[in-house]
Amino acid sequence: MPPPTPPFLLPLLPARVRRNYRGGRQLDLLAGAARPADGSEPESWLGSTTVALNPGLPPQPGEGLTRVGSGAGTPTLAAELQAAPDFYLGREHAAQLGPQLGFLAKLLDAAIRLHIQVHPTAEFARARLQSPHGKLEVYHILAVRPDAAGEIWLGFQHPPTRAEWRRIIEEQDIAAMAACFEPIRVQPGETWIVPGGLPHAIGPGVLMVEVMEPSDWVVRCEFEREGVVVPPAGRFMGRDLDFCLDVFDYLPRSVELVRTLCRLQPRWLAGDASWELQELAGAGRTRCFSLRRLSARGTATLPGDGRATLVIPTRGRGTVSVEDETIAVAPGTAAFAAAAAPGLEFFPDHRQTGPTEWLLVSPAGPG
Ligand SMILES: O=P(O)(O)OC[C@H]1O[C@@H](O)[C@@H](O)[C@@H](O)[C@@H]1O
Repeated sequence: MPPPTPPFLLPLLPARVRRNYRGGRQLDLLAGAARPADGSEPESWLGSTTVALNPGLPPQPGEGLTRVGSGAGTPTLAAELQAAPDFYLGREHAAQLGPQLGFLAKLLDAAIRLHIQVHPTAEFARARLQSPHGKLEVYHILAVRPDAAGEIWLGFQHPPTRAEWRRIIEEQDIAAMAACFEPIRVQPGETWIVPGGLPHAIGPGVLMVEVMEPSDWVVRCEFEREGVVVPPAGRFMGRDLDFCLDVFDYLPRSVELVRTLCRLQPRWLAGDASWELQELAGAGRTRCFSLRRLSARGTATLPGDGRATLVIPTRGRGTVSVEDETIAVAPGTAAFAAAAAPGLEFFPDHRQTGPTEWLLVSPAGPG
């Protein structure tokens, strides 16, 4: 007998993850929690074969690994990919990257401004951290809490010298640290890219889908925010401050320049009278993944392109189908479609009145 074919579609059980900032009330709401509240798990890792690094916090083995919800238990997505890598990820991807997604996608719900941080570029990670991935990240803004301005800090508008930045970090001169930035307004529906090297901080009240290179490399230069202390082991990637000062890009970038460089403009890919597919972030900006947005007023059908797809519903309820497999998805959850899927069909729930919206994340493929 031939071996059974694995399912094309996997329903995902997102993993709540501890971080060094408070939030998560919106994630509780999406999950239907009885008492939604901000706390120490402000992120939900929707598509992750990456283990969360939380140095200094009590270890939780496998933290951050997305699980697959099915009748027969909840294996990790990583284990499912490992069992059929060519089927789920495509032969070339699996040969080059192994049974890894090649990206990490999460929901992030900040109740407070995050501490200022920076991620290495892929080049820096390869040369100095013996790691194939930096941590470029893309923010797709979903909502801003009513009492919040909806801001991020991104890049130095008033850059310090390297020596001054060292002093600011050593002395935790937060006023001087904050004075290096000007707030940048963000709106729901916008997509922003945060390249490695640019210091940044997400403002309070911002709910977003974040897609990034699959690593957790971060230099945390602000050690305490609203009573939440970044443990010493979580500050400098296991290196020293001198090493970490090399990660920062000290060029001055005005708010206008950051808007031009980092606010991504959607690009039309396909559509008809009732649906539209746009590219939000693609090969031109990251070698790891592509992020697309499907907006539909009814049913939409996309042909398979040989790449795996993480489906993240962001507006309305609906179902995703591949041939005779169908799974229901709603904001807060996600689904994974195999690279071998011949095509994906999206249906709105029959109670759905407005349009549905879905983010589609795929690995960029080997290269
Ligand atoms: O609370 P920590 O772990 O420092 O990170 C908080 C978060 O910061 C954001 O800017 C992103 O980089 C997230 O992916 C990260 O999880």
